[in-house]
Amino acid sequence: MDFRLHLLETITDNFSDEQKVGSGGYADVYRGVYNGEEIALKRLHPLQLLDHWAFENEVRNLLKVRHQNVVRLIGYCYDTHHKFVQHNGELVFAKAMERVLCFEYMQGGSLDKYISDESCDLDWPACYKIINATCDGLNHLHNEQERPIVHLDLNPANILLDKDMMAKIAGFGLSRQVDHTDTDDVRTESRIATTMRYVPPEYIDDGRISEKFDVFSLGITILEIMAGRTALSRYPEMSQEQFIEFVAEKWMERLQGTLTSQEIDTIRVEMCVEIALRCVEDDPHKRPSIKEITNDLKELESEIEGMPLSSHRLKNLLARYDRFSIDSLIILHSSTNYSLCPEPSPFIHVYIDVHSVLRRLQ
Ligand SMILES: Nc1ncnc2c1ncn2[C@@H]1O[C@H](COP(=O)(O)OP(=O)(O)OP(=O)(O)O)[C@@H](O)[C@H]1O
Repeated sequence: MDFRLHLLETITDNFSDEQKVGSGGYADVYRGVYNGEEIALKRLHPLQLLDHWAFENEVRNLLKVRHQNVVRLIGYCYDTHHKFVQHNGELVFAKAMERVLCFEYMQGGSLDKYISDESCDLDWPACYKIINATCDGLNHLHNEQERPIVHLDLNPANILLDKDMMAKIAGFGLSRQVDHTDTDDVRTESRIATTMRYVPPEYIDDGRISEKFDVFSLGITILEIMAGRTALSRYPEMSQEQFIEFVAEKWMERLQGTLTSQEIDTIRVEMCVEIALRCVEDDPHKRPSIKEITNDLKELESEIEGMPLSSHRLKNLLARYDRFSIDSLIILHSSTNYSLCPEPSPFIHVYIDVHSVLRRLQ
């Protein structure tokens, strides 16, 4: 939808400071109400020609996308007019440009404000929901378009939360469509200015871009949700297993006394850290695709929700979690058919020694 500038000025009190809710590298963001719905108006800083490319990108790519985990673009305004402005103490007649993007309003703000150096302030169910939603949104960009859209600026500041803490990917100024898979990267001539921590080594070394760029950024983002902004700096001191255990123990402490099932949440915590560590592999070919990640997350939930497991999957699960008291989680149906029960029924409380189960499976 093409908005008139006058309408946007009216609903934001002339882009007043009272209506301003945030600022970024190339825009200020205001709150307004349109047709009874709260909207966010992202007003680009004027007269920056470089940003015009970002504006067009954001509109072009977001117009193609409709998904519950990608922020919804409601419309835009592109208005040019001439007016007198002060320049070096003189009044000159200049061309003024107004570019505004209008989005659904995200009451929870951006994810970065909940993340500190050591941890994320949100509770585990919220964190897990955000990780799943971000993965689903990214999967939509990479795999459910005519040509994949690579975001190239995925980080907690570009993950917005609505009033129900549902995460949506935003900040499409650097995004672009690519024609190929990760084996056939495109090299970009113009180096993109994005937050360095989230940028993969192949881009820093020779400017290569592919879907695996986003997967790397996703990995850093998940690690920060799981263990705080400085998470990755601790990783080189430990082996992968030690790091997973370190993060899981921290969450176990936080989960003590909560109503959630600690064993199951620990399985989820470990799975998320494991996925994140695979995403931040230096070699892009060793990183999983976002499709593999969403499949792994869904498979884990199916297992937890008690769907029949293949003996191979159960073996993997048991091998990973034998240090927990999973006895109350497992109901043995037959030698090849198992299910996991999130909340064990008092009537079917079967104690199983994990190692004896493993022996029977071999
Ligand atoms: N749809 C929205 N609803 C509510 N708040 C928003 C919305 N979009 C952005 N904001 C707020 O405005 C801030 C700045 O927005 P945004 O990051 O999109 O600007 P930007 O100029 O693109 O930033 P950068 O390019 O530096 O990432 C966000 O951190 C967030 O707090």
